Amino acid sequence: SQNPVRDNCSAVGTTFDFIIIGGGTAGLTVATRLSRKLGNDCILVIEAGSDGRQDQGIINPGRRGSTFGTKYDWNLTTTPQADANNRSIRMTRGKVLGGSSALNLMVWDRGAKADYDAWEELGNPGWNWRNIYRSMLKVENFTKSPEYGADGVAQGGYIQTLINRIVPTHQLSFPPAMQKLGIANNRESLDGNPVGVSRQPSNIRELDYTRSYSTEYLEHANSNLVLRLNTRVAKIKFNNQRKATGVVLEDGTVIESSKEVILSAGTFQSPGLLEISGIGDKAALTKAGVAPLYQLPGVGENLHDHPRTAASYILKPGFVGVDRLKFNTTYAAEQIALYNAKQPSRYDYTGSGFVYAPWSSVSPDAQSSVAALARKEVSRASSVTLRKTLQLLSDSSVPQIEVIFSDGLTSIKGYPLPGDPLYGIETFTLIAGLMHPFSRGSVHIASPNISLPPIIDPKYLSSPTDRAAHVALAKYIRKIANTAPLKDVWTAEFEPGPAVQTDLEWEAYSRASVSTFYHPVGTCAMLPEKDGGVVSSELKVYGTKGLRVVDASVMPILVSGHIQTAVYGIAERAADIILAAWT
Ligand SMILES: Cc1cc2nc3c(=O)[nH]c(=O)nc-3n(C[C@H](O)[C@H](O)[C@H](O)COP(=O)(O)OP(=O)(O)OC[C@H]3O[C@@H](n4cnc5c(N)ncnc54)[C@H](O)[C@@H]3O)c2cc1C
Repeated sequence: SQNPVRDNCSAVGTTFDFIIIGGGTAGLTVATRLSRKLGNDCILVIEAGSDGRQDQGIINPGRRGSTFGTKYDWNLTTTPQADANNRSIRMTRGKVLGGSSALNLMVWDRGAKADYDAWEELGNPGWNWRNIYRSMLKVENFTKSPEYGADGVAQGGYIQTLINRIVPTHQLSFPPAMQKLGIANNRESLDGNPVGVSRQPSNIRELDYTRSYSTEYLEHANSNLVLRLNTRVAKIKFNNQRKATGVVLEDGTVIESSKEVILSAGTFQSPGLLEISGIGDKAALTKAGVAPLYQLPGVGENLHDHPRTAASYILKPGFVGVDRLKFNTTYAAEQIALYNAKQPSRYDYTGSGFVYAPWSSVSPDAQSSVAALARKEVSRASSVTLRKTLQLLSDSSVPQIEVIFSDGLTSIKGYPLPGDPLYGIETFTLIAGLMHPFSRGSVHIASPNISLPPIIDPKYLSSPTDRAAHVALAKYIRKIANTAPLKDVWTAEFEPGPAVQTDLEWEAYSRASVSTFYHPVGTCAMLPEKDGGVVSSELKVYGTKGLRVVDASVMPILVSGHIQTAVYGIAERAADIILAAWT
């Protein structure tokens, strides 16, 4: 920072210039940028979780996933999903410094140019690919690799990214199989043109192969940024002009802000904090026992996520994969020793083989049937975001599906238990998702009490288009597995298994197995207020002053990729907008 920096900001103080609710992916990014430029201001980040920076479950890439269901997870679930056999689906979310960036699976990509241009076309001036891409590039420091070209990556940011040094032998047969299916290699898939088969970066530090995540920003913040961990905000305080004047903590403590409150509690919890504070749909607020302050019916609506399917295969003898870490303790100990000695190890591994494709590359039949259903579903009366989703469907530069080659078993059935004849199998999984789903759900509070979990209803597969698309996608991943040379590395399909053949059986499999790609967005959508928007293109909450939302919830429509780079990019751009207002 060029400015003099205050060193008397105290974490236990009761007045700050800026209060950021949620020390997660977006919260730490925006807080750090404010801290660096506004040296005279005191910036407080309030985070409900603890600091997990020393925890191997968080920092060791091979242990990603081991934190799900622990104290670092909010342990949320959906309501019973009517189109998924009434299953309640687990919604893992980070409750820890760094938020979901501390728990995520470290896939680092972006989506297509048109996905971002769509945000601007929906009524958000400046929120286009060119600008958001520039913000996303600020975030990262990519280690150059012969596996990746020059476009789409950058050096100089705080988050370290690289192409993983561990590639399982069986993964080598994936790109040539995709080429046989007409999908070309793409060596620069992060430049806004993701269609193709590619290896993509993970957010890992080259030096010690640990997770590089949003806490990296804090290392570059000034002493005027202070953290309150293990502290939950229960409500936002407004004066009688509806200006946010601070927050109330769970224990009743009031903390004042003289400039702004920035809400970065994530897609499931930012809308709830607005609702508890009186901003939302009047009927929903009254039902939950909250006195309404401002009628904003979009709060908590427009929830959408990439719905996931998967198929897994038992490898021929001789292939060694990450499953071995589960059943062979000697091997696991060797690999941990290598990891600790900073040598290449199976614990380095993160999924790194990716396919992005439009329906036209999957099959002409799938393309025409999905398009016909979508046209029927999206009538003139439908929401602006669904009409935009329909437009993106006819743009062949925009992927509609993603397939990840993932070593090891990711399955609904789970890994066979000791004693099962299949205990000890080595596997790979093709994990796939729909990039532009039509199903829309919601998240709302159940009561004014912040300690009660929100009612999360993503309505997975409620759209007939999504149901048909999910079946087409599941069939396609079996086709990939049965294409040489990939078909030569496995002996049997573990899941769904050969009993699933007809479209009806595939649909039953979809309903029984659909789950989250962990990319929920849209619940505080950046859209014009008349279109169901919650925040303006300056991320200000309609009907209020001094209050913005900066996190994944503001995305009006999903991008066709994993979303963390977009979340960091939103936060970088938000910081520019906020700084322009205060400097
Ligand atoms: C399991 C999982 C795997 C994923 N894998 C990938 C991937 O591989 N690649 C990718 O690109 N994306 C991935 N994602 C998505 C991506 O990580 C998230 O979209 C992104 O991190 C969300 O950022 P955010 O700032 O919106 O919210 P978060 O990072 O979740 O931050 C919200 C923060 O607010 C805190 N908070 C909430 N309520 C309160 C309150 N009342 N008071 C105080 N603090 C509060 C939370 O504890 C949390 O720290 C994954 C996500 C998950 C959960």
